[in-house]
Amino acid sequence: MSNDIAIEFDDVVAGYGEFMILNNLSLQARRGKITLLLGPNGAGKSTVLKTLFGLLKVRNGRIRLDGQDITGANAKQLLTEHGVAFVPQGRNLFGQLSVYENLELGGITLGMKTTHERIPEVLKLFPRVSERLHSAASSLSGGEQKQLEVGRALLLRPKVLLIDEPSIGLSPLVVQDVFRLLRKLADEQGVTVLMVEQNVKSALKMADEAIALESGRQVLHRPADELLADPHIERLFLGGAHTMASPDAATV
Ligand SMILES: Nc1ncnc2c1ncn2[C@@H]1O[C@H](COP(=O)(O)OP(=O)(O)OP(=O)(O)O)[C@@H](O)[C@H]1O
Repeated sequence: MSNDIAIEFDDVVAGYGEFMILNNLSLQARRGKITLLLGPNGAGKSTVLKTLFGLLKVRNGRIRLDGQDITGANAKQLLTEHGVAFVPQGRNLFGQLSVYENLELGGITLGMKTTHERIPEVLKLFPRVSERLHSAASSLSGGEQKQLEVGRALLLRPKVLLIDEPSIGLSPLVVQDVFRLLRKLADEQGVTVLMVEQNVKSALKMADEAIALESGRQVLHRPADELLADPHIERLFLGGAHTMASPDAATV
């Protein structure tokens, strides 16, 4: 394995109950880069993130982080011992609690002293959120809430950030803010980002690499800019992934 690989799935089988969704999936994501997981609905993209974060049992195969076998580790171990943070789909804040209290909860495994020391450093990334520290989290805009979720995850100074469809429900401009933040984390802090995103075209513009899945297997792994520039793949691929924009398009 080349030593710039942060995440490696080797022949992984995982699923829900009797139903296996990842079917001997092998993939690799590079350290400090943003890798997009693409593919049609139900291909298993979110399942990859959940399996990596220890939320689903690995039935076969191995998962490695920086070459270390982490197969079977649970979410708490991944978070606290291996530096993996997961921002799931949808809204995951405590809406009635303040912005600051939500951040405090993000640092619960660190202890209050360390959490309070780190909160200002995370807030530097989000000037607008910082002005609303004592407002209820639910009063932030959708984009600000997503930024706060990412900020909460960053308190643990993760080396790997798993993020599932951060753009859902956000306007295109706000999506750009969230994407810019991820780019900054990768470029300035060397965070490895593995992201599921339906907003394929704008995500490809800011990502480094793209992996496409179909029926729980990798069917493509290419640099994001190459994929964006390839008219043939664009027609097939973006058509399939943009279900909202072109409901009758073929899948990948
Ligand atoms: N909790 C669950 N229990 C049973 N089956 C599930 C569960 N979550 C997902 N699945 C099934 O697993 C398959 C893969 O789901 P997954 O969410 O990984 O797909 P995806 O590629 O992320 O799709 P989408 O783009 O629609 O979010 C789907 O057929 C889905 O119905």
